Amino acid sequence: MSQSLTLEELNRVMAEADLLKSAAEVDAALNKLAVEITGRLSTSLPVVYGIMNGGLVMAGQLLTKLNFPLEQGYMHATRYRGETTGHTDLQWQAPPSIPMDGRTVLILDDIFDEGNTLAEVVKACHAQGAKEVFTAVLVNKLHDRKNTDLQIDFIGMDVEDRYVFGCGMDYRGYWRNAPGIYAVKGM
Ligand SMILES: O=P(O)(O)OC[C@H]1O[C@H](OP(=O)(O)OP(=O)(O)O)[C@H](O)[C@@H]1O
Ligand code: HPA
Repeated sequence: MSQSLTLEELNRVMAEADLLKSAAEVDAALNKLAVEITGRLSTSLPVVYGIMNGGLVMAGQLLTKLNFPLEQGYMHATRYRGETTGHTDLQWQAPPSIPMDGRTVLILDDIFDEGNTLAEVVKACHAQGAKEVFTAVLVNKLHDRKNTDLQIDFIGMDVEDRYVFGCGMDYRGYWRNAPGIYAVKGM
């Protein structure tokens, strides 16, 4: 468990952070994702899962831009557990909330970083009988440390190789609520 942070420390993290993507840029990326996803899945009656916690903001904002019939669910898998580096194993806090047997599945998450989380989630969806599984992320972090061959179907935008927060992504549990995407000073 990470050491608790004070209000002053958390406000300093934000004050010193670099803004990588403004709220307007995030909205434009979500619009682009919505067009691409609509083009591919609008007649598939998909079940769309947000991965908690990080995928909550992205899923909430994206879903209202998808103008076709879909079911919406959630699952909670975590690898980082409030820290800034990931554990190797994925911890399941909540299994998929809607059965996916024979369904087209779309997984929504905030970030594709080293890739373990989405690779495991996609594997779990196939194991639960999904007919086909698509993935969409708000951001893809650019580096050569991906631990999977998984190709993400829909990517909102790329970010540089730094520890980022905002739009669902946390800095040690905080600042998921920030409307843009920020990089922590020195990380
Ligand atoms: O590509 P990866 O290196 O696996 O990292 C990406 C995952 O890490 C974060 O989740 P985290 O485990 O921090 O849980 P959270 O959603 O509760 O923040 C994020 O929301 C992604 O699901
Ligand atoms: O850079 C990140 N920020 C927040 N959460 C994350 N999970 C994986 N990478 C990140």
